[in-house]
Amino acid sequence: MLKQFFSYYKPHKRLFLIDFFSAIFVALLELAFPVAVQSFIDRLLPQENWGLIATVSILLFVVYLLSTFLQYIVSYLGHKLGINIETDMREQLFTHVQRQSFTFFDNTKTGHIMSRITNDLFDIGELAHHGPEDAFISIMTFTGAFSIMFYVNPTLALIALVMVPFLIALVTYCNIAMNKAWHNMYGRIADVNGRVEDAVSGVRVVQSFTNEDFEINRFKTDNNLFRKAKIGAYRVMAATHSSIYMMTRLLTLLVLVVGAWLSYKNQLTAGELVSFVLYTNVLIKPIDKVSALLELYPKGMAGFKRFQELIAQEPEIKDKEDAMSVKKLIGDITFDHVSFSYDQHKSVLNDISLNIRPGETVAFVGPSGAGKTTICSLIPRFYDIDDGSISIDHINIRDMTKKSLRSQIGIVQQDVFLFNGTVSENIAYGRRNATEEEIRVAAHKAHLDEVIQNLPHGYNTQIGERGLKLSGGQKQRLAIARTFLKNPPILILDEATSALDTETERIIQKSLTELAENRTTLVIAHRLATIRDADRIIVVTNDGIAEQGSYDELLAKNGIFAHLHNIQFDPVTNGSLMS
Ligand SMILES: Nc1ncnc2c1ncn2[C@@H]1O[C@H](COP(=O)(O)OP(=O)(O)OP(=O)(O)O)[C@@H](O)[C@H]1O
Repeated sequence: MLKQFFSYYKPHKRLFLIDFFSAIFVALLELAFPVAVQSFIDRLLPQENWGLIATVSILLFVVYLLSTFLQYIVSYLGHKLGINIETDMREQLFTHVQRQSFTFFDNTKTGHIMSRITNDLFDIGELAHHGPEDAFISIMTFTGAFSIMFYVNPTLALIALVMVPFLIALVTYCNIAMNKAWHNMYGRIADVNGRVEDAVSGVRVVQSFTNEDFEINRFKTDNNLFRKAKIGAYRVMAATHSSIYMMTRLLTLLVLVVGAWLSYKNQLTAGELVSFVLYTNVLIKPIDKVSALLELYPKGMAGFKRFQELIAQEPEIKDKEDAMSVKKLIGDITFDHVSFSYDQHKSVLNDISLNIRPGETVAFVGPSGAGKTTICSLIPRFYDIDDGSISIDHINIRDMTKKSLRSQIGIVQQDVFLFNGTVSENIAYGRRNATEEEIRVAAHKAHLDEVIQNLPHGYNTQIGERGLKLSGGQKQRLAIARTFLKNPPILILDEATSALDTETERIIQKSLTELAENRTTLVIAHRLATIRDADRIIVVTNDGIAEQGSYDELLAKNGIFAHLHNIQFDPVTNGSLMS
């Protein structure tokens, strides 16, 4: 895993090397400083050569300036490296997620994907920046400082060394406690986030049930739990910092007392004593850094592992190596003994065979959950079938590239998804290189042009998050305009279940009829009145295709369709839907 982790440094090798060597240089200067002080006190001061003392002081100042500059480089370039790697990974992950099949999204929570793309990658970026650099520099300064101390006075060095395991034990213990406390806090903030997301996106439901107080109370509870968790984490943090501070001061004091004794015994010069005290401070830094790394490493690596697991998840539906890019299909669709289940356990379609001729309009009706939507989802290959084959114009859809297949199919769903942006941008989603004129023509065909003209900024009106500023009927027409622009030979219409006012419904129905002209059209129908003119109606039940024929033929048959018809047009149950 480490090898894969380091492969992300490759594109930023130069940045890494400049940062890394600058950090080494800073560490070397830090190691040299106590030695310089020692020489200053022991050799320079007794000479009382003030000219030389001034020159050395200026030299030290220059060295300080250099060190400050290098520290800036390390901090800036180090963070730049971290965010560059984080950005690369985020882009890779987003691209990967965009290419996943529907099954992936059926089984993965949006919140989890969001958390992978944001939080996890933030931790990984931090580790990428601090990991190798801090580990290397810490080992280098620690061993460097000890070697010099040992060289100067082995006894005092050994006494200082005795304290180090206690310091490491303390730091490690504190880190475990901190990790636990932060983990708890992260869990609580995730709850708060989830609560906000639910309450904000569901605000219409909340307010229509006048459940604002209920939501506020639930939020208060979660917010309070978060407050407690964070206070707990801060308590652990304060205890950690103060106990580490106490231990390090204890180390300094010990060195000072023993050093003073050795100095009294003439085994240590004044300069050496001062440099020893300074070195104890140099020693503390790597211990601090390593302890921070001990916290960062498991977090970053856990994030990287989750990142890799996601990246390793191959899209279920992939193009064959020799898949062909189909150009203009005419829309002759054949299902040949097709069987399908979403999860291998429960079969949804069993041995379905059917042919839809080019230009034909076929409506699917039947009870809820029978598989009407499923049949239509298989044509653009949103899911792969378990058995049989589906072909268009006698070419198996598995032999086509997904991109070329889907470019031939237009889908108008009942739940229209619009993006935050202008009306024009949303229509152009159907064909992103469309000209303004083409967008206007498409809107006109969808009977939407007049509505748009009356919006405050016409085609440049922002429609708000998910098109909230448009009515249900307007959204439907925008989706139709998009599909006009795409101009596909095959059309799938998932008819809206929600009743629109008669006038709007008439306009939408008219647009849809015009859209369906000269295209093979599949309609997932919920209301029989809208499919009166369909060329063929297919009745789907849990046992498969039960009946098919024209509206009148099916009525005359007096079977399931006639039964559904009677329910819908019965004056008592009038208006009730089949699904
Ligand atoms: N993404 C999915 N994952 C698992 N099961 C699913 C999924 N989508 C649908 N199903 C199941 O497959 C069956 C057929 O569903 P489908 O949506 O095709 O029915 P439908 O006839 O279109 O129903 P409706 O008229 O209510 O929209 C149902 O039992 C449903 O629960």
